[in-house]
Amino acid sequence: MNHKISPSLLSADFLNLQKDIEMLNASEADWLHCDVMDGVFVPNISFGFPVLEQVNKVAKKPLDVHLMIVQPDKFIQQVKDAGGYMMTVHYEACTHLHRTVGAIHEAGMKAGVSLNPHTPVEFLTDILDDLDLVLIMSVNPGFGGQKFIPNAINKVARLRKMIDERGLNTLIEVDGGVNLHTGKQLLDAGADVLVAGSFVFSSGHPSKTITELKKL
Ligand SMILES: O=C(CO)[C@@H](O)[C@H](O)COP(=O)(O)O
Ligand SMILES: [Fe+2]
Repeated sequence: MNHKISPSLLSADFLNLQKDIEMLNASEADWLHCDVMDGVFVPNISFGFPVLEQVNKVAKKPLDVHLMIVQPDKFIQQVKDAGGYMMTVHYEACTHLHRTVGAIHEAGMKAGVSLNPHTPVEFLTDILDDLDLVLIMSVNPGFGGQKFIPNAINKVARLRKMIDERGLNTLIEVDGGVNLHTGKQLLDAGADVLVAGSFVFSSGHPSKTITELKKL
């Protein structure tokens, strides 16, 4: 299997962020998943661009930036300046999604679109060809450590079919409640990238856990 693992910094030790990033640098992690929350789109606030800029000084892996904010189009240049590789916005937060995706590409980043658990993958029919990544939320966004919503597996399978039928290279990423069990089910359904926060950082041996996810 050739899937990617994107550990979520949301579950890292914020008092020792540099230590955790260095651990991730030395691990088999492919990307670093960075959850930006605004307390409006989601009922929680995490961290913003000043923190991302510091993360970027230490990180040796591409920053996979998941924006859980309203009006993400206002912050495209800030994400780029903070070292963003993949900029993922929520479908539910964008009125002019086509314009936003175009602006992300113009800024020199890969563009991803994330779907809340209630949003059907079929809503991406007319934008899919323009996307580098679709992020399927397998929990309601806002918090780490929540229970996996099994319908995400069905959504991955439906999206895999859409992508393959069109011969696209769009990656399918899944975020929320990922562990070895759910991760395996998601990969079998056609996922390309697994995000894992609490499963990695609460495991007692994060680097080894990343290797286990990578071996699935
Ligand atoms: O975007 C989010 C939460 O909204 C995530 O990226 C979480 O950080 C995933 O955490 P776990 O469910 O893996 O603990
Ligand atoms: Fe996330």
